[in-house]
Amino acid sequence: MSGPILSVRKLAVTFAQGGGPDIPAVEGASFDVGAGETVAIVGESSSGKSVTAMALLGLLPAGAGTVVSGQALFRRDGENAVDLLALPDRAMRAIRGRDISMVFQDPMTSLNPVLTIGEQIAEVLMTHDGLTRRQAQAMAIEMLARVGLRDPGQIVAHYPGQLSGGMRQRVMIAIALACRPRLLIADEPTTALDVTVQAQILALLRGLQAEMGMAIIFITHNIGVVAQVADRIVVMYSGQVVENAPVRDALDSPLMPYSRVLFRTVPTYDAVLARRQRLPTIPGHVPDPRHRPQGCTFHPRCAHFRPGVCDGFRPSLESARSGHEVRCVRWEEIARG
Ligand SMILES: Nc1ncnc2c1ncn2[C@@H]1O[C@H](COP(=O)(O)OP(=O)(O)OP(=O)(O)O)[C@@H](O)[C@H]1O
Repeated sequence: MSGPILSVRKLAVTFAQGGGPDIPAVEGASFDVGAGETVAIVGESSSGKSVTAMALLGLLPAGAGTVVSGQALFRRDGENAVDLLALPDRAMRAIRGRDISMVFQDPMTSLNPVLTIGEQIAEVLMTHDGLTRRQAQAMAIEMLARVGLRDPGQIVAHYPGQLSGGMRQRVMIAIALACRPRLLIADEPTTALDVTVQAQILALLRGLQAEMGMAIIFITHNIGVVAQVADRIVVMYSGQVVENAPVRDALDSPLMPYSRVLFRTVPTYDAVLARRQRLPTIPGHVPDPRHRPQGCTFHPRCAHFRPGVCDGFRPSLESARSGHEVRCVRWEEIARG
């Protein structure tokens, strides 16, 4: 694999709240995504996963969410890297949907209910690939066939409300992949679907990824899904990346106490793959971002907490071994048992 196609460095995002100080939703997140690689971002609710994705896509709610610092260098084929976080809106819109596209949990909110499926796929192709309406309509039918929908010639004339949840998610994937993006950002894309359809959609995504060679950032709470799709896991906690490792290494020997608890019910990579497990509920709460604790933000919930060590200063993300980063001052001691 060549160098990363996306390098996120020290991404920080805040949200304005009426009158009070800004809410630091993401604090200095850094990670890379290699060409053709699938990186899963996991962590409890409010850890900053979706906000990270939204920031990369330039889709933070206008007037509320702000990227306050950081870089996200995105390398398109044969071109110099562009910093996604510094792009003017127009340039971002040209990249979004063409070079980087996205699939979200609820296709109903992303699909336009008053346009046919065919019109919505064609729209993307006409805007980004400059196809004529006739070419785009033909391509729309081809894309619907590729995402495994039967009778694509009929489905182009349907409206989103006429399709099942699984079919709508396939349509979203067809739209997302119509322009053969280099990077797909998928935020809980199968959560709303039943288990059988989930498995079909994941298999579909993996098949299309192998064929098209795109990279995927996959946000999910389901560790079984992670084991199935990911090459690498980025664990987020309280707005920060706390562990980043190849999937097998992360699941078999997590180093950060948070990941150890999170993957506690996960005996091995192979077992997770077999059981399709969701993340366990862990005692305590992710801290309110306006009142994060001093030192390591996980220390109030950590079984390995040492007063004076863990609550003094914020640990940085350090390299524990090749390709494996962890944010914990005590990881070596803890690993020794
Ligand atoms: N529109 C918003 N206004 C204010 N704060 C927000 C907004 N969106 C997100 N946040 C804050 O940003 C932080 C990170 O939220 P984010 O949605 O990224 O979490 P997440 O890890 O994706 O959670 P989940 O798994 O529940 O989707 C949270 O503290 C949340 O309250």
